Amino acid sequence: MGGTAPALEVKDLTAGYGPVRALRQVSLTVPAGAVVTVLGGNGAGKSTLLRAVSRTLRFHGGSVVSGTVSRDGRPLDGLPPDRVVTAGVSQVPEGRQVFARMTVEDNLRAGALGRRGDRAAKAAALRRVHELFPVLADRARQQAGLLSGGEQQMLAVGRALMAAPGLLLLDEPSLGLAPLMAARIADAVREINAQGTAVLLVEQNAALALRLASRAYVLEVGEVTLSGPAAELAVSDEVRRRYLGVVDEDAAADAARARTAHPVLSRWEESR
Ligand SMILES: Nc1ncnc2c1ncn2[C@@H]1O[C@H](COP(=O)(O)OP(=O)(O)OP(=O)(O)O)[C@@H](O)[C@H]1O
Repeated sequence: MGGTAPALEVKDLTAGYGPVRALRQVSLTVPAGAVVTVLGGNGAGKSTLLRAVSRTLRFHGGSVVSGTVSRDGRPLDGLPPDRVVTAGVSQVPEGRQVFARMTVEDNLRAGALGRRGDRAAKAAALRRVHELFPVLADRARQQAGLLSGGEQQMLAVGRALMAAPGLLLLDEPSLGLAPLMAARIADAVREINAQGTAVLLVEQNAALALRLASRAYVLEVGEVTLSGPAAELAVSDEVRRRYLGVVDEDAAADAARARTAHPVLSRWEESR
């Protein structure tokens, strides 16, 4: 048959924190060059999944119990986190976690630490990040902690890109962002993918994630309960009801009251 090995293949992964099993027998595939999303509510195991892939679970007191993770057909199991980065996998952690007291520039440099390759390759990566997020060039010497939430998310993504990954792991990039900023981050993810990087996107914002991804998985209490082409999941009743917030009449009435109470906000939303 031949063909290209998947960017990521997770098979029967069970992982947790001490006695807590946060993931049970999870299997998923990110085909080469694809954007795949994992949807799920709070505590479903989304962050645990990304930590298991990036091999950073033990920094959170957790461990993989069984199962395998491979990238481009090669196992990542047992590797230290820096070797996972060398294997082409970079993670943007939940909550961004930029180095607040360091400058924007130094945060980006930190993303290239441990990366093999010459200065020219690193300079090219920095140019690519600046093209994607011009604000990071404008604010190069500013402390990262002074950036807005959306700009910090850009910095977190930019820092991960400095390692020139073949696979980007994104943990809830839209969390806490205004809709306009979330849309800008989504555009950047599209562009990153168009330039050849596969993406595993973990999101609670199902509407945004299903627009970006070609394939989606739903994780509930540590297990995959639904998976398929993103377009199919987007029209599935269960996903619409549970994750796309298809409103019932009470919720619609609440929303209408909120719009009356906050006319400026709703005008801003409508003008987008
Ligand atoms: N460091 C930790 N120590 C112990 N238990 C943890 C730890 N991190 C997560 N858990 C537990 O593991 C389960 C899965 O959590 P996880 O953070 O992976 O979910 P999530 O889908 O990313 O949720 P959220 O969207 O709220 O971040 C939850 O029951 C959670 O309480």
